[in-house]
Amino acid sequence: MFAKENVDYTLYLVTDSTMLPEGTTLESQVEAGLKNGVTLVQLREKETPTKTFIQEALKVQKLCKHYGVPLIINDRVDVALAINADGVHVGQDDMPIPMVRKLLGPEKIIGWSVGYTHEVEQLTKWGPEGVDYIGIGMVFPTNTKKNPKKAPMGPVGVSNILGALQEYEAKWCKTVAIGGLHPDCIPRVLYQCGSPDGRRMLDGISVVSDIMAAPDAGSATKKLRDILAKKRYDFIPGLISNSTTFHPDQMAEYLDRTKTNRPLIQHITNKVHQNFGANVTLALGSSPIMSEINSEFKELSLIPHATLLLNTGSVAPLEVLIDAVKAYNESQRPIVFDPVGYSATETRLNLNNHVLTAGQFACIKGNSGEILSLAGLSQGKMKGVDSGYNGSDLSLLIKATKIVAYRYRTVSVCTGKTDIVADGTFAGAYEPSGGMLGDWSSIPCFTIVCGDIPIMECITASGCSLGSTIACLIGGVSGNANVLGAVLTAVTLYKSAGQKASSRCRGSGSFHVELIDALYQFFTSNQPLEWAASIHQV
Ligand SMILES: Nc1ncnc2c1ncn2[C@@H]1O[C@H](COP(=O)(O)OP(=O)(O)OP(=O)(O)O)[C@@H](O)[C@H]1O
Ligand SMILES: Cc1ncsc1CCO
Ligand SMILES: [Mg+2]
Repeated sequence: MFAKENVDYTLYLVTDSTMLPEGTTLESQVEAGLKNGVTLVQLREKETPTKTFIQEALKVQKLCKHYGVPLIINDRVDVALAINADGVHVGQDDMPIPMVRKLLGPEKIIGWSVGYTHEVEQLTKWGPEGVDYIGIGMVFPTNTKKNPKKAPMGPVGVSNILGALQEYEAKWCKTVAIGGLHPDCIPRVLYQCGSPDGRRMLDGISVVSDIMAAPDAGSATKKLRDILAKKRYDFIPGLISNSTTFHPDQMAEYLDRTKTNRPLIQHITNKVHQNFGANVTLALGSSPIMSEINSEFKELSLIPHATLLLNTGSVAPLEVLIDAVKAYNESQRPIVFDPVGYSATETRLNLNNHVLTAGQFACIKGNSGEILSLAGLSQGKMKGVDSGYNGSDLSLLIKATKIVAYRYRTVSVCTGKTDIVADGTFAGAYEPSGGMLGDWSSIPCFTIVCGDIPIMECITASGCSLGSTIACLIGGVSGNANVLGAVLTAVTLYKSAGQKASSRCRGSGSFHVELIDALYQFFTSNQPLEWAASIHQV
């Protein structure tokens, strides 16, 4: 009998014998997994008749015993009892947990599939005598479940569940994530999934096809173990650092780097912004390219200093956006995401959430309406792409900016009269099971101020072009510079240029031209200490 408290949830293999490659068997795949670091096995054979299921279970049980790993049976409490397995995993539509416990007794492991926070509330009512661990999912779309009842929840959905476990103080309950987890996304899932109080991350991950369908299940398992051993997701190597302060005299170096490195800025952006964004990019010594052709994304992302500005203002097809995110993540190059009109309509909300689920972003920038909705702090919908929020409650906006930075482990920017920048990356570091190095409220945060410049709201795509500016500065980063410094430099430059342009223009038409002039002049002369906008740590 396996002692419950000693179960290691790190790498949980769930079987499916419908996907075995030729020349392998259920047992040979499971054994290859066990030999190379699988820590828990679940026999999940939906199509197998009872008699065969029991025969297989006995064989797999023998293997599990040999390697000292517990065996869990999916759904079939009778089979688990018949072979004296270590536990049972049940779904929401299977036998109720109290009955399962009554049949199995207190020593056995009981797992439950959970997708919603109210299920966590239910679980805490049963207490430690009920569920021992939950499978949180599904995280991403998967072929393993033919007719999924739930939409993929993404890392934010998983984090909400982990948050509920903390809130209800379900300390005993362990967690694994399941659904569409593969080596390309597991590091990001481990990094992004955590409770808002920073104290709890996943105890493990669950895989099916990566081992069951692998021609070489042993090396596939080893690869997974290597990923799971890391405590850092270095998504843009060298560019995220744990510096928590910033000195304005560093800004000149950031401008110099962009000048020297002349980054390529791929724009996927709205039609209103395209020409403006390209000209701002050129004014800042960088090379713009507008592209929505999937087949060239990978090639573009591999050009040194390539950076992607992804703006959902008028929208390219979802597959195009997702392909771009995947290409830049794979090439470990930064993405600046501007979710224009995030919650203005159901369509935009779904589309932007889908993009957010698809990858890791170096920076997420929005106006106050967008950032408040992203943080879940807004009352009602945004009217259109304008913020619709007068920005009077600065502390609420700071809170929202920090929550967005923390939730997406990114550097977030909230624009308005006062701009706010927060860094929730923790330099890519996390502590499996344990948590992040702090909660959302403790992350570094700055405001950038330059008085009221109302005319900045009188031209279209001024926020979008701040996105281009941020991309130019992040794209230039090399050496010991980092994303936070680049973003602070970009926001301060842009605000200062806005102030200069507003003092020179005759109306919103010439303001537009003067803004590009001022960006060009400030970039070329490179004397940030003379700029009007100032940075304050809050
Ligand atoms: N009242 C203001 N005073 C000073 N700066 C402002 C003011 N309003 C906006 N800005 C600046 O204008 C830029 C755009 O901010 P805004 O919040 O209007 O973005 P946005 O609504 O996303 O823009 P758009 O959708 O038109 O691209 C930012 O750089 C911001 O700092
Ligand atoms: C006006 C407008 N509509 C969609 S995107 C955009 C540019 C400002 O965000
Ligand atoms: Mg605006």
